[in-house]
Amino acid sequence: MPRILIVEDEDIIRSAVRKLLQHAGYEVADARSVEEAEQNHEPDQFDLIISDLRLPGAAGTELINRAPNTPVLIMTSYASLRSAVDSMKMGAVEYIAKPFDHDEMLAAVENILARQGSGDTDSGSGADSGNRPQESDPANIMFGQCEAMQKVFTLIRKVAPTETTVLIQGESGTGKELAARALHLLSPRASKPLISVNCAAIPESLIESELFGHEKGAFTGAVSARTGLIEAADGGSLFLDEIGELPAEAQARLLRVLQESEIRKVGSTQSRKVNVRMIAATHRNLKAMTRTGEFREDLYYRLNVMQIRIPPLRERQSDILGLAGKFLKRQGEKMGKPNLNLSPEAMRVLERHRWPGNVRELENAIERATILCDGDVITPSLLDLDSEGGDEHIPETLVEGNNEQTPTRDADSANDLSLEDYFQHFVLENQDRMSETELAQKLGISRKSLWERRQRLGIPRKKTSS
Ligand SMILES: Nc1ncnc2c1ncn2[C@@H]1O[C@H](COP(=O)(O)OP(=O)(O)OP(=O)(O)O)[C@@H](O)[C@H]1O
Repeated sequence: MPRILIVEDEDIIRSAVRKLLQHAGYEVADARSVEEAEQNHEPDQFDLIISDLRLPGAAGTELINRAPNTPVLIMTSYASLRSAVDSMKMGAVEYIAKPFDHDEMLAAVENILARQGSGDTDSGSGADSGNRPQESDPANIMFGQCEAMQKVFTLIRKVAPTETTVLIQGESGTGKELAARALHLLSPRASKPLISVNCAAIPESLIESELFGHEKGAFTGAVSARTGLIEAADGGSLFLDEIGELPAEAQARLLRVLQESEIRKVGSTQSRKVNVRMIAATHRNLKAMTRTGEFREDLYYRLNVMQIRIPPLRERQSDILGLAGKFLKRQGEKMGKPNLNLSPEAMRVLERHRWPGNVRELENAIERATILCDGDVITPSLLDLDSEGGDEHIPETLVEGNNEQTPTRDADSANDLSLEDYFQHFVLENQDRMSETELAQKLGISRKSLWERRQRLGIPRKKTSS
């Protein structure tokens, strides 16, 4: 059984990650700081160390030096993506942005351990090791039995082993990020980093320096030189989500990277060669955007060497119940309800719904129903899908103004909170005195993510402050 050491000073997060990993069958030890980890454990004897970046005392990245034979996964917030890049440079095998979902954490852990098991403990920097990818087929990464998805899988199988730039198109929630992951994991770059950047989530003023890095003094506040995310992906793949949101200057710089395989930091006169496979995604019509001048035509053609279109869920009618079954199994196991089933009426409702939010909406509906279900059968009322397939519905106990009905938690029970609980707890506690921007900043996520999580957890933003 793999042994994992968690180093995290925040009690709630440490306890939630410990429980999550124990539940998944790992042997887990934990510590509040690097110093405590060294006093109470032998970090080098673990199969994996998961550490927060900012800790009292030494930084989490210090563990990379102190346990040179153990891979280190660094937890960080979106707000400190730059530090994540630096961590990768220092030898962390991967980083995970807080707050993360349970599935994201488990997937990251499984990936790293699988890589290690195959004898590849490469840190992600340096030359291509030419190792075998750990995943052999897109069907192991994403579900899809209908003809349209089989075609997508065939395309992924063909294009993944090449160096070709890929543009993934599809509505929000169709699985574009999952497809990008499949392209990376099935490529010879699988053992190198896959850096995912949501271009819509980074403020416009920061995006160039985030992507390309900057020299010391390049702009006010640039007190030291920084490496950008593209350079951090050297040897691996870069997934640029929401590429349509990239501002004009950044588009010009990106074009240069694609044309010359060279990167020039903001404020620098010198270029450096980079070896990065680009995967971009958008839900917008980029071709139409080139006509209005919003997106550079030359960049569009560079990105659109190979296009993969992920169909909306309404065009994958025969996959709906299969996907629902997968999510039900996963959620049921997570919540200790392994015998859940869909009633025949619930199946009909799922098949008839239009799914404007695509697979993400289906996943959320199943998660919500799993939480609310008292017996073993999920009925249409638990799915609570509105008949027009429109907005997401909020469970009654959590609707606006009913917050007093949500369970209140005392300090003792705080340790039992899951990460989702922690998020919900934080939002409910602070939403009356903080703006959405402040809440998002404190949580280290974008406003878009905050909005999405509010919808998912049934704690919509209050429209009035009365
Ligand atoms: N074919 C699939 N099989 C299993 N899970 C899926 C599939 N497609 C999507 N999902 C799940 O649905 C959710 C949304 O997928 P993903 O984030 O990849 O979509 P997206 O198109 O990138 O969305 P957005 O454009 O909003 O970023 C994720 O939790 C993902 O794991």
